[in-house]
Amino acid sequence: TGSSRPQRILKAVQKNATKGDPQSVISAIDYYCRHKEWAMNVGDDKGLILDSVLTEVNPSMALELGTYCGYSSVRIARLLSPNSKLITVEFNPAFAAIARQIIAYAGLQDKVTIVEGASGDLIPKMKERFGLKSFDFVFLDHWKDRYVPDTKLLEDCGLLRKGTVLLADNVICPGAPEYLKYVRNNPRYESRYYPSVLEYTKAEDGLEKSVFLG
Ligand SMILES: O=C(NC/C=C/[C@H]1OC[C@H](O)[C@@H]1O)c1cc([N+](=O)[O-])cc(O)c1O
Ligand SMILES: [Mg+2]
Repeated sequence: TGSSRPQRILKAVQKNATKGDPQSVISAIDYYCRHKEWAMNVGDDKGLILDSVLTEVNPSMALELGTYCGYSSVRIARLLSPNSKLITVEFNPAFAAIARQIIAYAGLQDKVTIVEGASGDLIPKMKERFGLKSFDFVFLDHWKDRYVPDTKLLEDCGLLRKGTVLLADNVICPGAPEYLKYVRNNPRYESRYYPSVLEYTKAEDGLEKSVFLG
């Protein structure tokens, strides 16, 4: 039984990145996944769009659904203002264990809370667990067929406020057609598509930014 892909990504970070330097962690993962072994990080092309939307929103409370190895957790947390926080939800405990180490290697452990479990179970418990009113920003990057039910759940749990920005990965590849239909034909959202490419490839993909109008 050899290592897993997430374990190899962690090794690449420990070998090539500088402890406490988030940008070097991002670059080490991008280099490894572009030249050695593809992995489902949002990546450097779509990552620039994530960075710019995040900088514009400057959220106090951010939520990520689908941590995987923590690549986008690092991208998000490195841009948060002091005292702002990211909660990231990961279903797979093995992924969460690697993500925790990668986020810590970047020195961002105080800004990021990794929660293990199913988003559908965890979302209804967030207000009480974290004493929060609502999220300012949500990055959707988990199972693509969970984007719609979890968005509805966030609405129903009062976790979105007027102006909350949802940013969804992979709306073209692998695709989230139901989600695009849901946010684009919905008077409660103002949606815009950011064209890009699937991480580390030339395949078409993009991010959908949807502002909740309350
Ligand atoms: O399935 C994807 N993401 C959802 C991940 C699902 C699994 O990893 C995290 C989650 O807990 C589950 O165990 C995905 C797939 C591709 N892809 O090209 O196949 C590209 C991407 O950017 C993706 O986010
Ligand atoms: Mg993705």
